[in-house]
Amino acid sequence: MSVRPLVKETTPTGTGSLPTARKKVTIQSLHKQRASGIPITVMTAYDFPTARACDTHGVDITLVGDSLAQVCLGYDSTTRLTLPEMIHHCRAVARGTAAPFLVADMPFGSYFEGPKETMAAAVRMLQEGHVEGVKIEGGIEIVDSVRALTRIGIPVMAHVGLMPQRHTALSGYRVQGRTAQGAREILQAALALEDAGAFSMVLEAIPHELGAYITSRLKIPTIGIGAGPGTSGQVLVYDDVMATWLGHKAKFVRRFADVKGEVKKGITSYVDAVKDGSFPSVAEESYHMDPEQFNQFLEMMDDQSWVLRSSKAE
Ligand SMILES: Nc1nc(=O)c2c([nH]1)NC[C@@H]1CN(c3ccc(C(=O)N[C@@H](CCC(=O)O)C(=O)O)cc3)CN21
Ligand SMILES: CC(C)C(=O)C(=O)O
Ligand SMILES: [Mg+2]
Repeated sequence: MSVRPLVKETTPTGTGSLPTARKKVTIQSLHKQRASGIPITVMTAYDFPTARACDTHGVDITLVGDSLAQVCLGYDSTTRLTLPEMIHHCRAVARGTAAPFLVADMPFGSYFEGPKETMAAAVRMLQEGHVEGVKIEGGIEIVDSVRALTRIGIPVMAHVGLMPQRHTALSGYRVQGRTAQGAREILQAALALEDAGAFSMVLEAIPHELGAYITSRLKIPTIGIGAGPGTSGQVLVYDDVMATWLGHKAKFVRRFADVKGEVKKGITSYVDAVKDGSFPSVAEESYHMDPEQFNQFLEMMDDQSWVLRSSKAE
């Protein structure tokens, strides 16, 4: 009897040799998923092992978020992250991604000079970063750039509501769309971005009523982060999910695991074991030399003190 081998999917991310038991997630499958009411799961990844974990454990869209600036590189804001830095991380994530759809944030400053600059930066993210689509924060003001990208076949995930790249102008990370006027502006931006060809849209930090309403008005899947349960899917930052990010915990964050606790256990146990001499053990964790060879070696060395000490210890 022959065992069915793992499916080897050929992906547009250039990672076609990774084994995966899952079907490749596509824009079409995401739209079908929205239509059938199965929530879309999105998680950030900044490196190869995390990309593998997302792929293995059922994430639909892996996002190389510019949150990597803060949670992975130690910058104080996503606005510090450059395009080359983002591309470097995209390449690592792409090497570990087979089934999930792979999207990355366009870094602050890489898409402000209009459609031409935006296209050049997005092309680099696809060609050098090996991602499948780009995510861009912005409303009506970036519609022309989004249209330019989607017209040449670059999938765009829009991002409205709280736009972290604008935290200084917004005087902090504030919930958006709480007033009737604010809600209307976000809805209008969402409709315009869908019209410009966005395949999906992140709704960040808006009242859950508005999250559900915008979702009902759009045909494309919405992905919420702090937008309530009425969106087509959810996204969270990996380090928030795992409790490895110990900065401010936003209201929308739920910690699903305690990796920080595991890391503490691992590092302190290792340090203690080295200090008290219990690691490494000779029997299990060391290599052995044939005693005859070792004696010959000591003779070669003609080092009487070592021979004596060595034979005494036996
Ligand atoms: N670890 C982490 N998680 C994220 O979700 C995340 C990042 N980093 N870095 C980039 C942006 C920044 N984001 C943030 C950061 C803070 C809040 C926050 O604290 N919001 C307030 C809202 C206060 C209000 O207006 O009422 C909160 O308390 O939830 C929200 C989004 C989302 N992104
Ligand atoms: C949280 C998601 C939406 C994001 O933009 C990021 O991680 O940068
Ligand atoms: Mg981001």
